[in-house]
Amino acid sequence: MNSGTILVVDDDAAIRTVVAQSLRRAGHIVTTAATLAELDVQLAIRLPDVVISDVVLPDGNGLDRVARLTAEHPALPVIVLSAQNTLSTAVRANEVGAYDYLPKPFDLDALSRAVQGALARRQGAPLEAIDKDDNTLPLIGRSPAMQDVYRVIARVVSNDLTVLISGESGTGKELVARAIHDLGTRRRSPFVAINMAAIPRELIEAELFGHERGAFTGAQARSAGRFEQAAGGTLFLDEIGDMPMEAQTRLLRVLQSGEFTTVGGARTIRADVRIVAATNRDLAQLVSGGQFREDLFYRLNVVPVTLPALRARRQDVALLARHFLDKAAESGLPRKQLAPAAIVALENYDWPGNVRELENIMRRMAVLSRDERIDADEVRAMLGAAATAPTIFEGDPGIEAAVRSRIERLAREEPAALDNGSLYDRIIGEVERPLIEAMLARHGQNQLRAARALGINRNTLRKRLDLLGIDPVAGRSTEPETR
Ligand SMILES: Nc1ncnc2c1ncn2[C@@H]1O[C@H](COP(=O)(O)OP(=O)(O)OP(=O)(O)O)[C@@H](O)[C@H]1O
Repeated sequence: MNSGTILVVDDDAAIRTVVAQSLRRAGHIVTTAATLAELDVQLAIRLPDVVISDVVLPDGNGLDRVARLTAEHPALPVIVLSAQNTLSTAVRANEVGAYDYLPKPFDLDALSRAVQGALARRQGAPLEAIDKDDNTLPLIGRSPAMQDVYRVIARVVSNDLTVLISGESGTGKELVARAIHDLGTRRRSPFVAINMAAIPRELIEAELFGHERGAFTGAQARSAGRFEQAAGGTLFLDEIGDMPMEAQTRLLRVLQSGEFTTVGGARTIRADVRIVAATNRDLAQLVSGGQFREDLFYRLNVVPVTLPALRARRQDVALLARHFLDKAAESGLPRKQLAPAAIVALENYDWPGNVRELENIMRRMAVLSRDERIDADEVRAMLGAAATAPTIFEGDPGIEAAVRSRIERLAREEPAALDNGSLYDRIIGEVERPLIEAMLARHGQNQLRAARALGINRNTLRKRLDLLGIDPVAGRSTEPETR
């Protein structure tokens, strides 16, 4: 007898339990959903072998969803259950491409036979369709730790509960926040992110709540804050542990009252946003150290989600690595495979930068590895280099490729430049210029903000602007570049 993964959708808990128990006894892996929203979450996590769905569900008509499901996944068999027992339901089930239709009450043997037939059809179906579907999942990973994360996501997509995501840098916190938004009821409205660590402290409140014209020096026009921009959607407060105390007090008041006023304004605006916050710091510890308001912590920590470090879910490394190689190939880089020993080497590494580091390394391997198949030695060499590489450009093939090709060009056109002892200053100078220009542009030519973002002090930035001949107002070089 075939066994497979079965997703049972019914709002009646008793039916879910009975059907799930009987299918599990027959050796199948069963997941359940009580609503269409939960069905969507389960499908995003993993496409099952068979779906069994009721017709009347609290948030919509199951047959309409089945129509879309069979259109999107023609190889996925769907068995429809219905208590309506009308001919038209049976006919409609057939029209929407259901594999079988069972009127309620049904007997479990009939269901079991239908599942067997469905699995036999599924297993005869071409596998490309299934693999392709898997690639569209927003979050990769099947480890028990990630299953816990998926369960929490499934619990929060049909409500507006505030979610606090914790985890080391690069573990996927923003991806989870986006998944909650994209799968939830607010998906048609904006997802707006704001990173507390990237904004100067004195500007955080104006960024969040907006400001009126003349509210402070430089406020030349009214500006909508992130709360207003995210209206109807989700506001993602990233690095919430870095929020200054005064802003915390204001945020708490907004969360309590559901309203806010702009900086320098008298108008009250309703805050229609779902809040998802994230932190890579231990908020409870910040609370005990007096750096984070306890009452705000409890307001945010309604549904906690903890993303495990990658080294705590090594069984996901292979899946993620292949996913990133596929992504690199889709973006035009050479398509690469991993030798089994290379996967072991990846699994044995500690990944201090978590999934982001793995993504960077795989992109780099796609560019640099000579053969179509990446072997363990190449991985070890790359990981050794990664451990000592400066983090800012780590794994960015754009910059790496640009520097290499610059050196090759100098070697061709100006070979003396490679030997005259000034190469370091010259290349660093060339990298520094676009870096500074880009950061000035990103921060509206505001030198203070650009300097903070770069992690240098403002005077140092001024000196570099002088030295590199960058016009501090326009942010562009005053002299034509010598390239
Ligand atoms: N489970 C996953 N599946 C696929 N991609 C992932 C997964 N987790 C993380 N990534 C990818 O890794 C990178 C880092 O993820 P993300 O920005 O969400 O991490 P983060 O925890 O918010 O990091 P930080 O704290 O530094 O802001 C992104 O490119 C993201 O798409």
